[in-house]
Amino acid sequence: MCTAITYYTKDHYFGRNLDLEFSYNETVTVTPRYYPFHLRNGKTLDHHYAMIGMAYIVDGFPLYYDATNEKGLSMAGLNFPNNADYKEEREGCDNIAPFEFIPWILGQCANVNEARILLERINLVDLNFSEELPLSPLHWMISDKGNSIVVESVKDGLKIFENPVGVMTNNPTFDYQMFNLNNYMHLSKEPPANTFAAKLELEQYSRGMGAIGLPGDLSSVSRFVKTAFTKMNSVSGDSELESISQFFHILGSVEQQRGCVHLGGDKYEITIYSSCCNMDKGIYYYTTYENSQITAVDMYRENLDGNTIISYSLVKKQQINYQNR
Ligand SMILES: C[C@H](CCC(=O)NCCS(=O)(=O)O)[C@H]1CC[C@H]2[C@@H]3[C@H](O)C[C@@H]4C[C@H](O)CC[C@]4(C)[C@H]3C[C@H](O)[C@]12C
Repeated sequence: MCTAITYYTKDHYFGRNLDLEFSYNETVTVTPRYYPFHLRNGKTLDHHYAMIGMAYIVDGFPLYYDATNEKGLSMAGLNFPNNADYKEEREGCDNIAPFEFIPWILGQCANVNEARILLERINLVDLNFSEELPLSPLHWMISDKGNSIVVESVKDGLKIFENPVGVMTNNPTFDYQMFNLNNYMHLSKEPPANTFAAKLELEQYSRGMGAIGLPGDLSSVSRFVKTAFTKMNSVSGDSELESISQFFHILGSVEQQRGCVHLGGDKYEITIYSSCCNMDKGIYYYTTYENSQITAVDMYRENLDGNTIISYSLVKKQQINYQNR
């Protein structure tokens, strides 16, 4: 399971929880403007926007999970099993493999409108990166500093949905997730009034009763509702520290603790990492399951006019700030 969100204060933020039972040795990866992305369709993107994000680098190619480019356009891939359907190559289209989709869009587009133009010509093809890696069944959220869309390649074609809540999780399809919010329109951050029955005296005995019925389990439908409620009602100051702190609190509302989602044997799904990228400043903040201290990589501290990938191993060990030694 995974959850992606946007959050806007003075600056704009994009990030996600990556929930899985294992890790591929992903690193915070900066791809500078002149790194040549050799695509499977024979083309090369040799001059493109620089980007920063989380990627697994294989044979020198950054396999991005989520990233933000120097214009702030951001994108994340989330699991979409049994629904994602990739196609055969088609003439007259941009045939792009799923693992190339993030660089293809972020390399060339400055905002969601420009991404929509590229999406008109795209055909997501049924192509593995290698025999050793699975063909991931994904869907994607693409966000800029004002708008978000969701892209789903399914049996009957490529679907693009407006995403007015700026939240995405996993199955089922995005239109269902949005419709399902109708079931929760009675929830409130305010204390409830008694509308149960006029002749019955009922009492507000606890804070938070306005949101009784907000799902708390870890299924993707429940995480969508929980995150949408938390994010849409979120209040924070607009400084960098207040904004990123609030961002991690929103993601924390749906994080996965080891033990609660059993996958058989001794396997449990956990939140491997949570990320928050400042879309204006190109700073990628993250925490990992073991290390709750926020670590950051600043894209603008690197030479963005280079042609080699820069990568930072995740700081995974817990950092404790002792106050008396
Ligand atoms: C599984 C990850 C998404 C996490 C998620 O949504 N889990 C939910 C599970 S469930 O639905 O609720 O069951 C996805 C996100 C990005 C994916 C990775 C990226 O797409 C990059 C490469 C792409 C290669 O084709 C496969 C390995 C891979 C390294 C992918 C492995 C895996 O599919 C990742 C890590």
